[in-house]
Order: sequence, then structure tokens, then C-alpha cells
Amino acid sequence: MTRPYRSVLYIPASNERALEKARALAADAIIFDLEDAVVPSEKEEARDLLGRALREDYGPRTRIVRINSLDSEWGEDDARAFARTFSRHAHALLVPKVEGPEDLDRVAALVPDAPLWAMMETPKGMLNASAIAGHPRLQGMVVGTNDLAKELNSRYRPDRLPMMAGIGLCLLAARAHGKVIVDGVFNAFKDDEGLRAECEQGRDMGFDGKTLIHPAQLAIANRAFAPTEDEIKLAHRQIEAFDAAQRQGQGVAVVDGRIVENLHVATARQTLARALAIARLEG
Ligand SMILES: CC(C)(COP(=O)(O)OP(=O)(O)OC[C@H]1O[C@@H](n2cnc3c(N)ncnc32)[C@H](O)[C@@H]1OP(=O)(O)O)[C@@H](O)C(=O)NCCC(=O)NCCSC(=O)C[C@H](O)C(=O)O
Ligand SMILES: [Mg+2]
Repeated sequence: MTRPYRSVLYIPASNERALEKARALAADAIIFDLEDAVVPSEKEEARDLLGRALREDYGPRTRIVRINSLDSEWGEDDARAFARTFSRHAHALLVPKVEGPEDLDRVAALVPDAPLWAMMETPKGMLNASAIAGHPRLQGMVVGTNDLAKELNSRYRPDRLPMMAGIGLCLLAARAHGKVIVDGVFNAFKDDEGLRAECEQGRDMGFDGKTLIHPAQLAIANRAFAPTEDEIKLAHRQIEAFDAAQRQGQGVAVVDGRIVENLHVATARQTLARALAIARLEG
């Protein structure tokens, strides 16, 4: 992963004020949404507005456009607009409700070059997670917990127990194929404690970051998904201890009473690479 994805903010492409405001927000990535955040009567206007907004400067933030489903009346025009103009300013196209690699093939045929991302938010899509993650054009996955809850008929629980099987399949698939994966949104955007707990849970599970719906959620996600000072210091100490052990012909070191092998060193190097990528993004 070369770019950080700690905070990935949805912006309804129909909301001119939010499009303007996002240019200065501390989001690692932005999802410009043409799908569920835009009402049917504003779909075409939102597409035009987005075309104008994308010509503005969004700095180093990764720009991703979520189109409508190709099965909807707007999806094909969204994909064609992406291929024609949005792709000059956006980094990737996000396909909603992906249920199998053939859904990505259909979009790939209309958009020849850009990296694709997949919304993982239906039971069928989650059961096909490995085939989706293995698609050659796929760069990243976004878990859609609102649609998943609807499809499962599950009730909200802070521990997200009803969703764990599906989320786990997506995480395994993304990691098996070396793809980025970010967690679903936390709807109660005024509940900082609840968001913090869900970010910590997502970080513990291995997500690269979290999708967000409101600017007030950015700082909490940026902090939760960045390596801590202690993690950075430990990574340096593990690498140094392992190098010293190797110089003495040993394959294992001990730091703070725990063994350090080459696999731990690989994780330590990843931690340092992530910290460096964040420092670069924040200038
Ligand atoms: C949730 C909101 C409707 C709340 O909006 P609002 O009432 O305007 O909030 P505030 O007055 O507190 O806003 C303060 C300022 O921040 C700007 N703002 C608000 N939201 C955003 C945003 N997302 N990006 C950028 N800027 C934003 C306001 O314009 C205010 O600015 P200022 O005038 O300077 O004070 C709203 O936050 C919102 O619409 N959020 C996004 C909702 C969305 O995108 N939903 C779809 C994706 S979620 C999903 O479905 C994922 C998946 O598919 C799944 O199934 O789970
Ligand atoms: Mg959804």
C-alpha cells in the first residue's frame, strides 16, 4: 500500500458546499458519491457538478468516484462520463453492490484504464469475495455495512457480531490478493466514543482505514489507523535487535520478552512504511 487510507470521506456529488469544503479537509481519500447519497431527481445534475468540481485542486487526497449500478438508468452514463472526463482528475472508480467478478468486467469494458474499487455490501458479493478481490483491475474494497445490515435483516450491535462472517471473508480475500480494504461507515456522526470504538475494532481486524460520512469523524479515524509513537519505536527496536542477532548468526531476537523473527521484522517495516506515507501526505 503506497497511499494511506485511514479516512475515506463520502461526499454527495450533489452537495456543492461539501464538494468545496472537502478540498481543505484532512481526509486521506474522498469518495465522490453519485449513488445512494444522491436522490434520483438530482442524478444528472450531480454528474455535471462533479465534472466541474473534479477540475479543482483536491491536493494529495485520493479521489474515488462511486457510480450508480449499471443496472440502474444512470450507471452506464456515469461510467462513460468517468471514462471521458472524470478519469483525468480521479484516481479510481468505485462500483456499488458488486456480486461477482463479472460486475467488474462490465464496468471495465466501459472504462478501459482506471483502477476499480468494489463495494462489498451484499451476502452474494461477500460469498464471492475471493473471486472479486482477484480481479486484475481491482485495487481496493469498501465494506458497505448499511446495505449489508439491510440484506441480512440484522440489528445494530456495537460489536457488529451479525456482520463478522461477511466482513471476515472480505478481509481474507483482500489480503490474499494484496488489495486495499476499508471498513464501513459509522452512522451516528455525533457519537465520538462510538466511532472511536468502531475504528479501534476495525484497526484490530486489519482494515487499512474507515469510510466516513461527516468531517467531524476525520480526526478520530486518522488517529486510530495511524501507527502510534509506541508502535513506531517498537518497530525500530525490533529491526535493530533482529539485525544484531543476524550478525551473530542467529535467526531470532528477543525484545521486551517476546521473540522477533523475520516475519515480525516484515510487519515492523510495514509499520514504518505506513508512518512515512502518512508523514508525506501531511507534508
Ligand atoms: C450526514 C449529513 C447529511 C449531515 O450534514 P449537515 O447537516 O450539513 O451537517 P453539518 O451541518 O454538521 O455540517 C457541517 C459542515 O460540514 C459540511 N459537510 C457535512 N458533511 C460533509 C461531507 N460528507 N463532506 C464534506 N463536507 C461535509 C457541511 O457542508 C457543513 O459545512 P459548512 O457550511 O462550512 O459549515 C452529511 O454529513 C452528509 O450528507 N454526509 C454524507 C452522507 C453520504 O454520503 N451517504 C452515502 C454514503 S454512506 C453508505 O451508504 C455506504 C455504503 O454504501 C453502505 O451501504 O454502507
Ligand atoms: Mg451501500
